[in-house]
Amino acid sequence: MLVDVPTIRPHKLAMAVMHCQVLCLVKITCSDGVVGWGEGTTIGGLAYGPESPESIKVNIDSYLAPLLIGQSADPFAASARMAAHIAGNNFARCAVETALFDAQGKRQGVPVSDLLGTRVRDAVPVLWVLASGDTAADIAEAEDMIARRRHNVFKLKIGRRELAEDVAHVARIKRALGDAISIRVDVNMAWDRHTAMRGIAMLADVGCDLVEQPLVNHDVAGMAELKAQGKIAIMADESLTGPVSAQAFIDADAADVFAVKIEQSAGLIAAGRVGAMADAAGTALYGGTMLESAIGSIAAAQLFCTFPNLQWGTELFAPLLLTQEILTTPLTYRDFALEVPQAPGLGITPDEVAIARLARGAPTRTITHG
Ligand SMILES: O=C(O)C[C@H]1C=CC(=O)O1
Ligand SMILES: [Mn+2]
Repeated sequence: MLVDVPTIRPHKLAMAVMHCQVLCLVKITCSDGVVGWGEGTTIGGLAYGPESPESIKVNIDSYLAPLLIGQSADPFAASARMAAHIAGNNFARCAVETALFDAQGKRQGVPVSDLLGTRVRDAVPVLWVLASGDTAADIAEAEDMIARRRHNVFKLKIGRRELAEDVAHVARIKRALGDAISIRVDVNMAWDRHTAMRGIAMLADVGCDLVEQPLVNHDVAGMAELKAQGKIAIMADESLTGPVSAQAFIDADAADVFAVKIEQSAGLIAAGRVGAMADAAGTALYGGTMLESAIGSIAAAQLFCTFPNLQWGTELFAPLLLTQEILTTPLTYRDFALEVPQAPGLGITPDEVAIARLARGAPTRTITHG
């Protein structure tokens, strides 16, 4: 089902201004009666990547559901079946795989983290993204977050404006918040190589800690050049679409940090492989988001709590950017971190009444297995 949820304020990224997030929520009822939930959500319709909320829904209804009905509900088996028969559509595959992991965890009485690996932490650090488009408003927002012990690390979205304007914005925020607060930026591919060389040098001078995806996703060599400069940590995001792209980045020594995203990787299993590859190669890890609601965010947290190293924390803040609660009990954010539930499956209970009220009214599909 497609669910429209307004954001608490406009969220301004290089490629889109969001006033609302469109969630594609998946509910799978297995033939043993166990129910699982998953989420396929993106940013700005087709502005971020090749899948839109509507394409995720239509491709699940038209292709993924028929492929899985009557088959094993084991998430590992279903994931392999989807990978073998469905080209691309990573976000849609992730949504379905997540729902099957939720169901499998409930069936076995264990949290999803136990199905993916070994849980090494019960909470993951969570930063906040400042993207109101107004420097003074961003500073006030950050100060409020710090005072409430919700977030003490901030990511700024830049790349919409002239370079000098963007750097001045970063500098003002860094100066206002002080040395103890880590400031990073996400350029969302908006720069060419020349602008990136200049921009990174300028950002280093104002105390910025990390630059995320400055260049277009396929420019592996360009990212390697920026990393080699060693001015600021370089993080890959849009470039990483699963293990094959991760290997290309490792081979080219093209990033200091990988933003692992469960949807971009085509699911929890593939995202776990990206994490393991990075770790083995000495690349640092960060838990990324597509601004999913509580369902997709907690699925990602169930994976990230199994990463032995999570040097740059996570950005699983998006449930707090949405105006509507879709769980019966909200997620717990405290002491700059998100708690990862211990209850079976994802460890959450979707509020089906609230979801039905927000949904566009599309019918849900029932998937059974033999
Ligand atoms: O990382 C992205 O590009 C997408 C996303 C993550 C945080 C946010 O505000 O947007
Ligand atoms: Mn990013």
